[in-house]
Amino acid sequence: MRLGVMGGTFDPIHHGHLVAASEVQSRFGLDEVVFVPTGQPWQKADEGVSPAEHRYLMTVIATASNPRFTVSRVDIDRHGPTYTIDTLRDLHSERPSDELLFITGADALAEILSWKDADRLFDLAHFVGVTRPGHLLTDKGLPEDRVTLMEVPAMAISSTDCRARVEAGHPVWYLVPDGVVQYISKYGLYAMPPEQVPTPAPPSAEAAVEAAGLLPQKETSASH
Ligand SMILES: Nc1ncnc2c1ncn2[C@@H]1O[C@H](COP(=O)(O)OP(=O)(O)OP(=O)(O)O)[C@@H](O)[C@H]1O
Ligand SMILES: O=C(O)c1ccc[n+]([C@@H]2O[C@H](COP(=O)([O-])O)[C@@H](O)[C@H]2O)c1
Repeated sequence: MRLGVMGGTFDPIHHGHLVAASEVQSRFGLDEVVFVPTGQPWQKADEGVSPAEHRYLMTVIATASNPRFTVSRVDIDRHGPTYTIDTLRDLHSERPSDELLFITGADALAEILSWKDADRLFDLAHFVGVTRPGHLLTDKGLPEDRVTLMEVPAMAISSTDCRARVEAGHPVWYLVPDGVVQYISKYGLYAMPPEQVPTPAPPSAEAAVEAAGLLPQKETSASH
């Protein structure tokens, strides 16, 4: 199986993430794209990040209707800072015969040499860097045969902007999936500092999807 891996903090997940994953899935004929919310994103430690369970459940809700999209807890269930080298090793242990393609936006790809064990990352996965408005897409300094650059429809959306909009009382409809808008409102995310956001005993992923009225659609040639 060819497995796409879409890592992100997803605070919140938005349509830029979903379009990037969908485009790479289609172009590379991926059997599945697994979304992997970070546990503790060490490069965002100073910014304050929402509790992992909320980010995980928003990711489940956002991906539920696509039969090729799944969500993994490997990063949020591992203690300590999240490193992609561990993500890829864990996924490889779970699915040793799968070929892994790690999907990154242009901004993340530009930083990749600062990631832990950067030189070994390329042994574990092929990297697909996708265009993102406001960022230069380049593979300078990266191993040519392990990186592919790809243009995707421009979605000028960031989680930072979504959080700022909610805090200011502006809408995020159509920037994030409808179920995510409702989830943000239900739990009061981004209306208060992340450390004050209660982490409720989370419903299971299945219960969250059911509550949001989202069930996976049957795949047809016209869908996804
Ligand atoms: N609009 C977008 N278009 C293409 N790729 C994107 C877009 N937004 C995010 N990505 C990519 O998705 C991955 C996860 O991103 P992340 O969860 O940090 O979202 P973000 O919008 O960059 O968040 P923040 O604004 O909080 O930094 C990264 O590889 C990032 O480059
Ligand atoms: O491995 C690292 O050192 C590393 C440093 C920064 C980011 N990453 C990964 O890059 C992906 C996007 O991260 P972020 O912080 O932009 O949401 C996510 O899967 C992170 O775990 C990984």
